[in-house]
Amino acid sequence: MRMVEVQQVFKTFGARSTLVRALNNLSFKIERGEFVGIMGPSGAGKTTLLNIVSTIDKPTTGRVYLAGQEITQLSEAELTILRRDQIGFIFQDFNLLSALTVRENIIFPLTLTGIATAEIQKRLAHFSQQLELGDLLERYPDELSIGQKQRVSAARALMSKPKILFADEPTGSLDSKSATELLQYLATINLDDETTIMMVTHDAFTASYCNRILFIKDGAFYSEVVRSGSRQHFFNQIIDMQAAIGGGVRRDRTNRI
Ligand SMILES: Nc1ncnc2c1ncn2[C@@H]1O[C@H](COP(=O)(O)OP(=O)(O)OP(=O)(O)O)[C@@H](O)[C@H]1O
Repeated sequence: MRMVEVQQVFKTFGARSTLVRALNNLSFKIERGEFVGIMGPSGAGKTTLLNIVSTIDKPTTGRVYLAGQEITQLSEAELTILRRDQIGFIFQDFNLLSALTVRENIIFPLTLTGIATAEIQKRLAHFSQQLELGDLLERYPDELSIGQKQRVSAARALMSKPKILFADEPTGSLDSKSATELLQYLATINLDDETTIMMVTHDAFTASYCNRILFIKDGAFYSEVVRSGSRQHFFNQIIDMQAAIGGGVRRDRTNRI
């Protein structure tokens, strides 16, 4: 089943002298169960693309299908249902509510959906175990490390059992141990639950956990790399493509994984 289809999408910001063409005739597809990275130089349009596919923003022209629905044609009410039932987000700044405990932060979005309390508790137990949050449930966000906050953010995103998970630089503020742990959780969820993941990253190490990387440049498709062998080999291919694409790609922490 096709989870994402982007057809000839253009996105412009501003007008006349301030006009920026952030996406310039971009087309691609993502099948169910893929773990896809979006990479490219600074300003290439990665976040703009993620915002459009995840229904946060709209394209100027072009079509975007998500789980079979053409999202550019949906009303605000229909989009709300789509977001609630099909989509999970992991934000770089976590978006945790400081007045709520970890437990409350994780279950809060589901309490608005009418899902039975027993089912919510079952999911909470599952994801807090999978993301190792069991001892942290009664703490407040201010009492957590950055890596712990990111895991809470991931658990909250997964509670609705989204068909697709969107992540923008999810490891951006994590140390390498926390980043590795989060990526291993994402890879597990991708495999076990067949959750499709679309993740924007600058980092080749982070990207090496994906199955496929779409490279974009100047808002247009540039190239893709598909994992076929070891993660080290995939990582090397990603580094090579970053070198080829040029133009403001951040340096990676290391050239080994
Ligand atoms: N709201 C906006 N108004 C005007 N221009 C914008 C807006 N959002 C993005 N842009 C411009 O669109 C282009 C693409 O931006 P975008 O944030 O998508 O790039 P990116 O690939 O995510 O960059 P980075 O890797 O630096 O985060 C850039 O030239 C940016 O300045």
